[in-house]
Amino acid sequence: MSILNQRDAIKLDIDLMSDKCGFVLEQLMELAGFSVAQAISKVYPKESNSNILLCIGPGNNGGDGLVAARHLSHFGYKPKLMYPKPPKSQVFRNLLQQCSQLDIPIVEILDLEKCLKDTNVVVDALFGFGFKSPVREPFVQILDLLAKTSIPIASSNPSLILTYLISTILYAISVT
Ligand SMILES: NC(=O)C1=CN([C@@H]2O[C@H](COP(=O)(O)OP(=O)(O)OC[C@H]3O[C@@H](n4cnc5c(N)ncnc54)[C@H](O)[C@@H]3O)[C@@H](O)[C@H]2O)[C@@H](O)CC1
Repeated sequence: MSILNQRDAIKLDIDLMSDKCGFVLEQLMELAGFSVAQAISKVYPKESNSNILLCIGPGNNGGDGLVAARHLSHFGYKPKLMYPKPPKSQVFRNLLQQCSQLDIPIVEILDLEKCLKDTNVVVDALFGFGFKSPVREPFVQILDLLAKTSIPIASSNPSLILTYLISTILYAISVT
């Protein structure tokens, strides 16, 4: 398996959506979110892991998470959404509307800690390749809570690894 770095991931998306390849954003987002939902259903069967919390970020990675929530709901899971900073794009609004039609509940940040107690799997859809360190609020408190939990965290772009790795390296540099 090969892992793309931030620059190569951005280039791949630009290439896919170029006139030469002809893909569109919604199509790629649907594939990303569907893949996340499929992977979760394979690794965490719904019979013992039905409560899934999806943490949705303000960019297109958040859109991937909304797509995943819709498919998880169709697969028979009980997804919940936490999106503290909804973007105003029409794509995002459409995806939220689809989730709302499926009665997927919304969790406020204040209730995150409580919600985690009944959660089997968290989907981290906070940031993708648009992330720029350092993390800003309200995401600092969310990532802090997620970092402390032992609940499995699934992601197509793991914000926790990304942000904490960068923060740790910066800290290590600052004290040497
Ligand atoms: N062509 C595309 O753009 C596609 C993107 N996809 C997904 O979308 C991701 C990239 O989307 P975006 O470019 O919207 O980037 P992100 O999803 O990483 O989100 C960027 C947003 O996060 C905010 N942000 C960045 N750093 C922050 C920080 N440190 N603290 C708080 N807020 C911060 C920015 O203000 C911006 O609103 C990809 O990694 C992939 O997961 C897929 O949906 C497929 C197509």
